[in-house]
Amino acid sequence: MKALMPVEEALQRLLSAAELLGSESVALEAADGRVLAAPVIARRTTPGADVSAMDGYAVRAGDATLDAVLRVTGESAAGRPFAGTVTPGSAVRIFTGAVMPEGADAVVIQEDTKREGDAVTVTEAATIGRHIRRAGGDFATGDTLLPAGHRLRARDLALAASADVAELAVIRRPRVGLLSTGDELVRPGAGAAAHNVILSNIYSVGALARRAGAEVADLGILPDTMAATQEGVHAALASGIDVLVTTGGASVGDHDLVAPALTAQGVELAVHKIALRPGKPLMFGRSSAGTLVVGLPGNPVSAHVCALLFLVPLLRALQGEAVAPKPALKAARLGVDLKANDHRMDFMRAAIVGEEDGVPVVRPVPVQDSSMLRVLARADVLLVRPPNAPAALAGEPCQILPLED
Ligand SMILES: Nc1nc2c(c(=O)[nH]1)N[C@H]1C(S)=C(S)[C@@H](COP(=O)(O)OP(=O)(O)OC[C@H]3O[C@@H](n4cnc5c(N)ncnc54)[C@H](O)[C@@H]3O)O[C@H]1N2
Ligand code: MOO
Repeated sequence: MKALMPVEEALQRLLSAAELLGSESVALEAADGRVLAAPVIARRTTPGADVSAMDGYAVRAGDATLDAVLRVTGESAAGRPFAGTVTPGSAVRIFTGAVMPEGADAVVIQEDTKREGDAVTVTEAATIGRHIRRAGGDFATGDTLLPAGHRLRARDLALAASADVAELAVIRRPRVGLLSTGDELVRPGAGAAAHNVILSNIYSVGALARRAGAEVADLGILPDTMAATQEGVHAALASGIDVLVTTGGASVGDHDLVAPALTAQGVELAVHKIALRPGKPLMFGRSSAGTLVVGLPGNPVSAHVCALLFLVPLLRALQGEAVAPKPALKAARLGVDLKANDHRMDFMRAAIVGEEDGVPVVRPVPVQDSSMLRVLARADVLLVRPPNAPAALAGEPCQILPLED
């Protein structure tokens, strides 16, 4: 029997086929979760001037000694600076965010003063520079605030706004088409009979793809005939998508037509069957026009695990994010003895049963059937076993892959 391709090699092949997509400009409101095509450069210095960090009085520190009485000559509020100068013996009422007036070099907070008419008594001596935010203290015009390839988070949007950047250059969303195959498949709610299987894969795979920034189109369900599969693949490849994701029909049975249909439609398969459980029948290829094709196994757990391990990194790479060429595993400890593994890297559905030395203790759930979605939904993590891992004892270190939420 031909040796199956290792998971890392398959992932490497996917990532090296990922060419950066083009970019577009979007308003801040539409930029959440998008990946920057160019760095965000500050278009202003922030704060734009020295400003007060507190409500109180702008003073000359040399004058504002304990029990000094200063004359209040005006007010500086946020957006309405004081036009004059703080002269010796005087103070200016100031509020948080307001520009420091000329002549002042400290702020005394109002809790440390007593005010009577135009006179303010200092009850806690001022220190030079106290409670002043310096111009450019956060950033200055021309500073690079966020690099290209960065996926925008909520706080990044506020940062870009504060730097006077109203539109961002982001990589366009990858367009993903989902094509399901199988005579048995019926949509949820459409009256499935006992011999039917309800189409479920595209919901988890589609959600993962959307969360990775893609636009997702459901391209329908194909019956198990060579003609229909070829026709469906042909139409999908001509529809302007960047990534075609097929589900099902990937294995070796008489009705597993996806690989031959893809090949007949000019898709060159760089990956076909890998040393993975669940997910052995994974396919990856590229059409003559450059559309990438990910063939996921039909079993719903296998499809989900393969989407996590391959489709999500591929979509991230297409958007220019730095993607590690191996799954991002975390340290854990075994909560039970395990038998030796075979040649397939195993991603076992597992429960977190405790914590030891700051890492979770995990135990595989008893049923590892790759068709069972309730088992997947109940799992906390995937417990990862390398190919040919020897038997291991409870308490030994192991690795886990977090599930997406
Ligand atoms: N003789 C062998 N049989 C199988 C092998 C093998 O190596 N030799 N591999 C097994 C493995 S591993 C997997 S995984 C499955 C996957 O095979 P396919 O990708 O060809 O999937 P199908 O046969 O089309 O379907 C399998 C199963 O999943 C259901 N399915 C399919 N699509 C969907 C969907 N969109 N939503 C929900 N469920 C779906 C389908 O009804 C079947 O029950 O093959 C093993 N067999
Ligand atoms: O790889 Mo299949 O995904 O074991 O069930």
